[in-house]
Amino acid sequence: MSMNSEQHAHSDFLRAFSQGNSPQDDMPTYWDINELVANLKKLTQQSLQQRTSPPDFMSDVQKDRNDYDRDTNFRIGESMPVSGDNFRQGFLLRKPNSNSVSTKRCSNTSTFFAKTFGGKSEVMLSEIWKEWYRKHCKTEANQKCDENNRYASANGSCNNLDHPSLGVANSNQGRYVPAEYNDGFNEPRSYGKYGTKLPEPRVISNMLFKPQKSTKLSQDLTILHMAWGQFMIHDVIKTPISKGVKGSDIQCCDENGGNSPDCFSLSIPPNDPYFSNDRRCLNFVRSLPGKPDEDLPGIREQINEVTSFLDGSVIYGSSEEQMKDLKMGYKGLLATKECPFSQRVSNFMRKPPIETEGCRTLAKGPDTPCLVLSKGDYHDYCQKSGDKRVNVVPNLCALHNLFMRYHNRMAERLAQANFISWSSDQLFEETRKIVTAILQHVTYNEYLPLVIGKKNMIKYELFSAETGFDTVYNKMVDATVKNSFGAAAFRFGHSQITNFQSRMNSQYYRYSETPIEQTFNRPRMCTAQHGENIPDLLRWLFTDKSAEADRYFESGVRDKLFSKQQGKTLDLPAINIQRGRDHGLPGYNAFRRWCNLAVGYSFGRRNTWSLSDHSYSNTRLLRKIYRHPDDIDLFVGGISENYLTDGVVGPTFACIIGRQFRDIKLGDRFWYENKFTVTGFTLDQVNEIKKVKLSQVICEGSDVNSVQENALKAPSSENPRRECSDFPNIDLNKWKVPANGETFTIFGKTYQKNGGIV
Ligand code: HEM
Ligand SMILES: [Ca+2]
Repeated sequence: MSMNSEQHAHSDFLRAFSQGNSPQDDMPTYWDINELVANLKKLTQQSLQQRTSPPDFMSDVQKDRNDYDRDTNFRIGESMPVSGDNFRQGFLLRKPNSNSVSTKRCSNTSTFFAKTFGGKSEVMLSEIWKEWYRKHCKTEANQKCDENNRYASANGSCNNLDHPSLGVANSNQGRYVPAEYNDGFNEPRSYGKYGTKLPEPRVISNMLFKPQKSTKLSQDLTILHMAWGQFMIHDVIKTPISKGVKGSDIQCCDENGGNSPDCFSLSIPPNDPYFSNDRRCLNFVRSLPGKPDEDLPGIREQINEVTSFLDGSVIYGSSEEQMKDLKMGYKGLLATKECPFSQRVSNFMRKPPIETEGCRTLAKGPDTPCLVLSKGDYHDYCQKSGDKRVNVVPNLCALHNLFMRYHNRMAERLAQANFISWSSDQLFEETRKIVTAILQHVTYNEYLPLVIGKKNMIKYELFSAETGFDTVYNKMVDATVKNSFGAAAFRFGHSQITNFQSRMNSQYYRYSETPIEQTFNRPRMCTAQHGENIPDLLRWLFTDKSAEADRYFESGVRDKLFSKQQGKTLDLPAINIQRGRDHGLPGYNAFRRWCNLAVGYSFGRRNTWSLSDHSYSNTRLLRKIYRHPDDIDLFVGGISENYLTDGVVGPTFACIIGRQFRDIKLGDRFWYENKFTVTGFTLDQVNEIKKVKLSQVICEGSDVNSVQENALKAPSSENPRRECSDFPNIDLNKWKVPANGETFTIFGKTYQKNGGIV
């Protein structure tokens, strides 16, 4: 294929970019879009010419399926059933260690794919093949894993010892339901069941997402519930979007814009309630296509830049280089902002024993992500952390700083608890391991039950055991984050965002309130005064209530979402709809079917064919928007459902979220409850971790003096605010090498009383 110079520059950039990102891979991770499309077209044509009857491996699939026994462990990643779930037709299930692998089929993959590629039923077939191929054929021979490494790798590789690249940063996102692109493989989903164009996202947003009156607040959830959702989800998903020449941002609404194959901008309808009539276009750039999947080369996939495991990558980064860059380099600490001695925060402001911190805020990062940098203002700077989105809003900045400081305090206390002097790296790694365990514990036991409710927590086996170990690891489960989860279901949290970012002083007086649109990409509100604002932000987060997670989105994000072009603000929930189409997410009903929930066939009032989880008034609105229930975008259908009595989402999002968090837990060899000798904690240690609550992390990692026990729920008589001194701190003596006693083994090494390694 001939390319013009701009296209060459583009693909050079992508190739150069990819080299740093996928060291074990000699193929570029990111492909030039034009090249990709041309390849895909060729493939489709070939496949259409060569279409033949289904291949004979189907009989194997059927046989394997018949072998499946619900009560045993014969399961494969995505096809893993949960009680009550239907099996999607076409999934391959097989016994682990089955030897029925035909290497001949493995070597013959590309022609095979060509044959299976095409119409919908054949895509389904490819899905079966994809599972089969991944389990039987992929060798991943180049990857050498040390199963005795106590610590997880930075990029997630070798978590799964049989398939070392599962869940790794910069690999493709997975899917629960096969993609539905316009042309079957690349163009965004744009047409409905009757062949008419799907409605414009901004039109849908105006009809369904625009609040009628003032913000409806949650009954009992604090803004911290929203903020935790955002912070935690940045640990598991980040989707890169396509870039222009030399990595520049593509502007699809500019005069000459829109020609790029990566543009998929949104139209603004006439007489829009917010955007003036001279604006007709909202910028939208398509997500970067992933390396064509070896398993399924015909179909456009998206990338996840971060590790799919809930492994602290939001704090520590998703590659070795990034993690190295975030280390202070001594005493196991994370880097903080350098500052001259005179500007250091005086010691009385901090609780002992932090002696080694420089300033109390995160280290300085590159200037580029931040919008306004008042040059020369010492307190206004762009931070760096494990996740590049740290500067997006102050509520996020507060949690990033909290966890950096929590890590540093713990590293110091861990050093003090031990008479064996650990190296800085060992201290860093063990602290990272404990902090990650706490991140998992808080998310699964405090945060998630409030999202999907108790019944779903039990159904998907998400609660931790109350005490002790619970070895849930299953190497057949693939933790990889799925497209429907990242591009739709978990974006429910955008509805919890309020219009203001605030601060409260130690008397819980709200002394500052800033419209959220003035805080986007402006870290100053958080970084000012060497981070003295951070406890004030935290107090606001665990005191004020979040917005209700309903179908309404505040103007701060629905009309005024940041944009690098000043004044050209965006609509976040409308972007969510467009992102789903960009990623080829099938419609709402396809996911209802997959979740074994009733499928809606009409927009009628309550009857067996109507939308069974929508109020009639929401159904009527959907009827005005869509021609058929099959056309409903997943984000729209999910966010407008009646929510569960003890959760903040409806049944469809609860199903996708429950299933995804199950994959993340069961598919993680380093899950904190696993009883594994070298990679796991001791019984005493696990029990210590299980005592930790988010409120305690806040007490330990900031200058806040009192907080209610459940910080995600507003203070009340059942959840009263208590002094931090009342909260037990994690007892790091459980990490102490005993001072007297015989030899003992810890972290896979045997020690003796005098501290030497035997
Ligand atoms: C002030 C708070 C927040 C802001 C300003 C914000 C903004 C954004 C933006 C601009 C995107 C990219 C949209 C796109 O181009 O597709 C995004 C993605 C996303 N957001 Fe938020 N968000 C916030 C809070 C939350 C919360 C509370 C949650 C969940 C509880 C959440 C979940 C997600 C998810 C899952 C994605 C997709 C990430 C990816 O694939 O890269 N966000 N958000
Ligand atoms: Ca991660």
